[in-house]
Amino acid sequence: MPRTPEEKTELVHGVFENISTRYDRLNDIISFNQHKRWRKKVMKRMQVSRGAQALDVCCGTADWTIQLAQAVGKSGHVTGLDFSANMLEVGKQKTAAYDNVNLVLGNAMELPFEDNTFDYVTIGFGLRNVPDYSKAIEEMYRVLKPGGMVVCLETSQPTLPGFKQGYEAYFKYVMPQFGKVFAKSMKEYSWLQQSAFNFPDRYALAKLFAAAGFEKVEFKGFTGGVSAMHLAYKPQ
Ligand SMILES: C[S@@+](CC[C@H](N)C(=O)[O-])C[C@H]1O[C@@H](n2cnc3c(N)ncnc32)[C@H](O)[C@@H]1O
Repeated sequence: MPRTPEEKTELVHGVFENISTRYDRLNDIISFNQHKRWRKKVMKRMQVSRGAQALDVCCGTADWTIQLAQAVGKSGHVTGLDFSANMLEVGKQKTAAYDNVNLVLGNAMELPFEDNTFDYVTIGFGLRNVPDYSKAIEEMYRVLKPGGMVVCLETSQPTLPGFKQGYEAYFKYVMPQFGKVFAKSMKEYSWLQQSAFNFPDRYALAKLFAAAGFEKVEFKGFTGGVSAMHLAYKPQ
């Protein structure tokens, strides 16, 4: 595990710079394609308004950015932000046909936007990668308009009896086998494992959102709690 915030930033940045062209495929394999189902459920719950302004923090290869762009329509706009130029490059190819998207290089810990700018701010599988979860949540709060919605989709701690052991065994025994198939990706697998194990459970994460000032914090676990959505509002 990285020992300082700087070490974590450097490690994470390197992982995503290296994995960018393989990220989408690995994501499908690692999650047994479940991530697509989770994303759809989250979008359904969000009921994004047409014409809205959205920000997708840690957008990576822009999967969630694209879903948001479709939801806000031509009269709306989505900004995707990520600190990996290589991940953004893949995202730029995928969003080339979207006039209502722009992707910017930037740090989730210090968002390059004015206060009260967006109607929606999302972060998908990004929060566990930043060196200070609370600081990133505070930044999302700052750039949201009053009444705006924040949504986080992230790995979580499984809650179903027996599932936790299975999940740990999956990481310990099954994932390394995938890693052998994709030999170049061992470092990335190992980071996924470490960051997922160390991430707060859904109750603890809900407290972090509330502590940043968000209200009506709700959460929902998916696939036995392997991942979870947190949704909350900035007070009017
Ligand atoms: C697991 S990927 C998720 C990508 C995308 N949101 C998705 O749902 O597939 C995590 C992304 O977070 C980005 N990231 C990690 N730390 C960051 C930071 N401090 N600032 C901006 N982006 C960051 C990485 O470069 C990577 O693209």
